[in-house]
Amino acid sequence: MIRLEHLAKQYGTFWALEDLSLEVNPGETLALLGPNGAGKSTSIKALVGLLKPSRGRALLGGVDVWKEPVRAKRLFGYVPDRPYLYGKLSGLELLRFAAGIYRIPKEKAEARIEQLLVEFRLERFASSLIETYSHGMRQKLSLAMALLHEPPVLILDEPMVGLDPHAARLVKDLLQSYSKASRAVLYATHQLYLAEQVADRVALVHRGRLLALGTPQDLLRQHGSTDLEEFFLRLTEDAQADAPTNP
Ligand SMILES: Nc1ncnc2c1ncn2[C@@H]1O[C@H](COP(=O)(O)OP(=O)(O)OP(=O)(O)O)[C@@H](O)[C@H]1O
Repeated sequence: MIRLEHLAKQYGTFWALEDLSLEVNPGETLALLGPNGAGKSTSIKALVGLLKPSRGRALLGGVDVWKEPVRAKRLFGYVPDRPYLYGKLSGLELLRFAAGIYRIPKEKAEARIEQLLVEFRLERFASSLIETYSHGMRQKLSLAMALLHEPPVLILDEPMVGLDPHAARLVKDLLQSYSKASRAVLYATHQLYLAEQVADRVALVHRGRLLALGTPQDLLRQHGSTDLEEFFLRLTEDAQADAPTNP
């Protein structure tokens, strides 16, 4: 459903992403785990068509994101780490606008918007301008927008940052359940507990390279680690010591 083929991105002379290949299958949630600056956001931006890769390809349901951008964009919902939402619209206006872009028929759109506003506890604020929303409310609105057209692929960058416990639980449940109906979920995080609790497989990225890929249990077994924290610290420290200098 999601396929990255030798994806690489160079900023000036610096390779933020060196060679990343992975797949997320229908029915699967994959956590892209890595320390700060590992290349997670760069990979995600290349996957959603925001950042042109220097090498490699990103495919969604077999559609090349950079060759057929409009077709590809119908297939996924994306929640960035810092959602930029136009502040002079209300939450309801923004969702209606997004529903129009996705060409969802009006009646269906209204029902879906209502359902999402309730689910994300935003009904009370639906008519307030987004510029009055807190960070968490913007994050939830951004999620609602990503889910409007019930896309087969959901892509999220650091989805838990800034959420209160209610919203965090909601997002955790969503990450777990969304992929169940043959859909694929990919999210980036540096939070170990999230990758451990809410991912079928984990891809550990560091310095723009894939260090390990597998179920949390497989990774611990393969690397003789007792827990994910120890695994994470050991692998990222080893890679630090081994890595050639990337100017
Ligand atoms: N526009 C840019 N120009 C130059 N370097 C950049 C740019 N964007 C990112 N980088 C560098 O690329 C590397 C990867 O950044 P990226 O944002 O992909 O990491 P990340 O894994 O998402 O990190 P974090 O968890 O801190 O968000 C970092 O070293 C970063 O400084």
